[in-house]
Amino acid sequence: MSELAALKALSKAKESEEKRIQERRRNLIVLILRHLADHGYTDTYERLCTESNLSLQKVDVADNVDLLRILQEFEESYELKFGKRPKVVRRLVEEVSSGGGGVRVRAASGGPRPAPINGAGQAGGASGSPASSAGGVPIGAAMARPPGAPGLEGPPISGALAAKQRRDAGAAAAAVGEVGRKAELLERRQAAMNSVKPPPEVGMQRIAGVQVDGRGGVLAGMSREDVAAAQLQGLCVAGQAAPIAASRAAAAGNGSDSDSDPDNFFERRVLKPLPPQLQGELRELGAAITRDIFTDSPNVRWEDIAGLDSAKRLIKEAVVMPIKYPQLFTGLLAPWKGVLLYGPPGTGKTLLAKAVATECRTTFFNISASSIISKWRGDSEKLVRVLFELARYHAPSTVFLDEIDALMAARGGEGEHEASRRMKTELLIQMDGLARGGELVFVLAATNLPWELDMALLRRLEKRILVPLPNTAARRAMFATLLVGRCAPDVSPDMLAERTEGYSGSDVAVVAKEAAMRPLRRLMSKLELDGPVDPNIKVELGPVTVEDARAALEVTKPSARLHEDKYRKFNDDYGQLAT
Ligand SMILES: Nc1ncnc2c1ncn2[C@@H]1O[C@H](COP(=O)(O)OP(=O)(O)OP(=O)(O)O)[C@@H](O)[C@H]1O
Repeated sequence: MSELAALKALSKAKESEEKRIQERRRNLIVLILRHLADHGYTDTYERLCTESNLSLQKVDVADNVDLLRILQEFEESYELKFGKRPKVVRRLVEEVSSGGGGVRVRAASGGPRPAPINGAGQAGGASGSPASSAGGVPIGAAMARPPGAPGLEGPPISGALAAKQRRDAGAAAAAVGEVGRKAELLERRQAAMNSVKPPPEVGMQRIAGVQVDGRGGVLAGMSREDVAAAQLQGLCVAGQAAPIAASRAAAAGNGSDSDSDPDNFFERRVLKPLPPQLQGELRELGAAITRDIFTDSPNVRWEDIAGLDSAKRLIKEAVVMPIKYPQLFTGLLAPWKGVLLYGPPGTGKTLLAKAVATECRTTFFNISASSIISKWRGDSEKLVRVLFELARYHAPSTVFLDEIDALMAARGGEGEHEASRRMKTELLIQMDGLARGGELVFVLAATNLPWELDMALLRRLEKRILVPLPNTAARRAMFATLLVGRCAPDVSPDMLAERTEGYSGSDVAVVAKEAAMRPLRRLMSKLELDGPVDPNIKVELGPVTVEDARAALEVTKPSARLHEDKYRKFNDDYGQLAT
C-alpha cells in the first residue's frame, strides 16, 4: 500500500472511531433519559433534555435495552471474568482503622478513576481492570481537575461542556475541601488522644470515633475544645440516641458504628420521585410527607433494645417475615396490618419503631401526631390520604404514628372540631383499605394513653402490645451496655438494677449518664482550675465509683409510675404483654 493510501486508511479509521465514541455518548444520554422517564424523575429529565438537546420525542432506546439491564450484564460479565462482583460505587470518605490508633477518617485514595477512553480508543491514564485502580494521584488534584484539562488526556470538549465540567470540578473541589477539613479535625483530635497512654490494666476501646481508655477516657493534652468535641462524640452520652451509638461502638470495640460514618451513603435509601397523580396542593403535601421518611437508617438494632422480646417477635412477624416469605402469609395468615405499642413513657416504644426502620427494608414513614396537628390542622384529612397513598406507592412500607392518642382520641367528644372528626374518619377508611389491598403496608402506632383511643381505631390495630417498665434483667442489660468499661470493680450492673425497680428505660439511661458524668465533672473542674492545659500532664478520667452510682440514683427518681393501674386494666381488657 502506498504511503498516501496508508495515511488515508488511518485517518478513516480514526474518523470512524471518533464517530463511535460520539454515538456511544449520545446513546448513554438517551439511556439515562429513558431511565429518568421510566422512574418518574421528571424534573431531572426536563433539565437533561435542555442541557443535551436530546429528547425521547426524537429518539428512544431500542427494544430490550435499558440502563439497569446493561448494569446487570456488566456485573455478571465482570463476576465471570474476575470471580467477584464489581464495585460500581465507591465511598469518597472512608474509615481506616489502624491497630491501637483508633479510627481515622481520610479521603478515599481510590486512585485515578479508570481513565476516559481518548479519541484514539486508548486508556488515557490508569490501565487494567476497574478494580486495579489503587494508589496514585493525590485526591484533591485528581478530583479538582476537570476531565479534559491539561494533564488528563481526552477528546476535545465543547465550550458549554467545558464550563459545566469546570462547575462540577468546583463542586468536587469544595467537597474535597470539606472532606479534608473533617479529616483534619479528626486527625487533630486523634493526635491529642494518642499523646496519652492508657493505664496498663485497662483495655483500649473506641467510642464513636475517638479513643478512650476502658474506664471512659484519658484526656491529657486535649484542649477544652477537644474535650467538648469528645463529649459530643459520645464520651459523655449526649442526648438520648447517643447512649446506644456509643455503647454499641464500645461493646463492639471496633469503632465502626455507622453514626460516625460521615457519609452514610450505603445505608441510604433511594426514594422514587413523587407519583405523577399527586398534583398541585396534594403534591406539596406529598413532598412534606416525603421529608418525614427515614432515608438514613436511625441505626437502632434489635439487640440494642433490652428485653421486650415478644414485642420484637410480633413486629418481626408483621413486617419482616411477610416480605421474606410472602407465599406463607396468605388467607387467614395474612400479615398483621396494625400494631399498637402502649405503655408508660420512656419504655422503648419509639426505640422499637426505630429498630423496624433500621432492620426492615421497608420505607419508613415517621409521622408524629403532634406535628400533623400543629402543621396541618386544616389539611390533616388530605394529609392522611396522601400519606397512605405514598405508603402504598413506596410499599413495602411501615407507617409509624407516634403519640397516636393526640390524633385519635374517641370521636364525638365535646368540642370536637369538624376537621379533626373528618381526619379520624379518613384514617379509619385508609386502614380499612390496607386490610383489603394487596400492598405490604403496615401501621405501627404508639401511645402512652391507650384508654383515650377511639374504639374503631383499636379494632383496626389488631395487635396491642403493652411495653412495660423494664424488669430487673432488662435494667441489668441496659446498665451493662451503657456503662461498659466505665465502672470501678465494686460497681456492678446487678447492683444498679436491684436499686432501680420502677425506673423506665429512659430513667435507666439518665441514671447511667448521671453516674458517668461525675468522673467527667471532676476532670472538668481540674481542667478549669489548672488554667491552660499542659500537654505533658496526664489527667485521668477515673471510673464510676460506688459513691457516684449512689449519688446518681439519689438525684434520678423514677418518672413513669403514673397510671400503673390503668395500664394493667387496659392490658387485661385489650392487650397483650410484651416482656
Ligand atoms: N428497652 C430498652 N432498651 C434500651 N434502652 C431503652 C429501652 N427503653 C428505653 N430505653 C432508653 O430510653 C430512651 C427513650 O425511649 P423511647 O423514646 O423509645 O421511649 P418511648 O416509650 O417511646 O417514650 P414516650 O412514650 O415518652 O415517647 C431511649 O432512647 C433509650 O435510651
